[in-house]
Amino acid sequence: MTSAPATLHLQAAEVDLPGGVNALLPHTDPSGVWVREGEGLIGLGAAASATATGPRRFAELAAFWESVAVAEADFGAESSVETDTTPESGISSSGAGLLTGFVSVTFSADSSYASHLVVPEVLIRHDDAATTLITATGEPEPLSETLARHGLELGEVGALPQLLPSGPALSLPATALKPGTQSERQHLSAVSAGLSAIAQGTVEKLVLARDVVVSAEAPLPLGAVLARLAQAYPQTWTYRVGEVLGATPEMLVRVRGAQLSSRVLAGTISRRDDAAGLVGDAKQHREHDLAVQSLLNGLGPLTESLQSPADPGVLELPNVYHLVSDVSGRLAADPSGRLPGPLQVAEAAHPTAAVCGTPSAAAAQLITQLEAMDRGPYAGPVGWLDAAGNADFGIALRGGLLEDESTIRICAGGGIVEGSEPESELAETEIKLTPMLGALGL
Ligand SMILES: C=C(O[C@H]1C=CC=C(C(=O)O)[C@@H]1O)C(=O)O
Repeated sequence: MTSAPATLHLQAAEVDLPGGVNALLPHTDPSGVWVREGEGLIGLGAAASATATGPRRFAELAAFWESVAVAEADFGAESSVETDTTPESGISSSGAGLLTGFVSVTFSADSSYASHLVVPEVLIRHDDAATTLITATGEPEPLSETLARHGLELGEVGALPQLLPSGPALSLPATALKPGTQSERQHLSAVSAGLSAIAQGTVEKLVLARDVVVSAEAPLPLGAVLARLAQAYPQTWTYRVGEVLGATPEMLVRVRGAQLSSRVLAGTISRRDDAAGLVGDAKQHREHDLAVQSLLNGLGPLTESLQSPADPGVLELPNVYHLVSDVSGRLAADPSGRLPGPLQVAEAAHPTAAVCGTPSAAAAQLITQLEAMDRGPYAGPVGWLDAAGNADFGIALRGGLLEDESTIRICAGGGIVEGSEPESELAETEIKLTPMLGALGL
């Protein structure tokens, strides 16, 4: 299902963003967010959008993205907006390449949730060098009118206009924790059943998740929730697209032209434990190696080179230590010189054994059977892409799914291999739920 005018009119301007993205977020109701260490993207409203379901959901969103046309681009007097792609922030800055969409794709092709692509009406792009405001509208209109629709205005102070919220920062209503699809006991049984499947040789690794529900006394101010996540977990990518929001430490694929990179995580202990225990644990390494291998297998056919480190490192987050491997490579062009599109790359990589298992098809079947819930966008690709061929797709972890405006279902899982113990797996999900619970005031 798509909703798009025949052509979009883009305007861009450099602005000053006092306080940065984290200060702006609580004043907004964003349609798309991708923020890390105070830099990134905030999208407001939708100038064009598409949803897709089923096994062709990646291809359908890619076809929609190809179809979005840009009529003209007005970059004002700010010539510095029209620079080349900056490889680090990776966000293209030239002409129609400014067109940016936020994407969330469901974990499973069978999900009853939709996958989404949203081109925001207002995009705020902030990095340490500059803040760029990009609007996309069906009809040309003054910038101030587009901004006013989303509670923003331009102040007149200083060399650059200041982008300011016109409304107050929203605060959290009271929230309460409720049971999810499975009780803790049922999750323990699911993990035991998974371990039996591993013992029988059906799978070598399986990732099993559970959910809990948080309900609020009033509609959740999502901008405020996201700002709390971004502040508490600055090393992760704080995201929101469609129903899903969270703060993920895992990068499925980052595309910068032909350059590709991924951050694979698998193998976890609590920050209360000693990181040496993680580094020296053969079981955690097996779990990790299978996740790296699945990514290499998925991306191999699309790349001309792909490297993973010989040994994983340790990523330190406020709640956990993870084993981490940063993979890098180059996409292979087809005979006509065309590179695979970012959604095609994400589809090839998804699902890795960090969120599904090995072998993938058998693990996916067991997940459906044992979790007894629809993962929706949890553990699926989430992020953004631009018309210059750049993209960041993280894996939607440490997040929740909006069930309605005051209810959110938070999911967390863990990988199991031979030797895993149900009680420690349950404890691991507990720790992985903490970022979202904390952001919701629990
Ligand atoms: C499945 C999740 O985490 C994955 C990512 C990092 C470490 C993981 C682990 O050690 O099991 C999981 O593979 C989750 O957070 O819900």
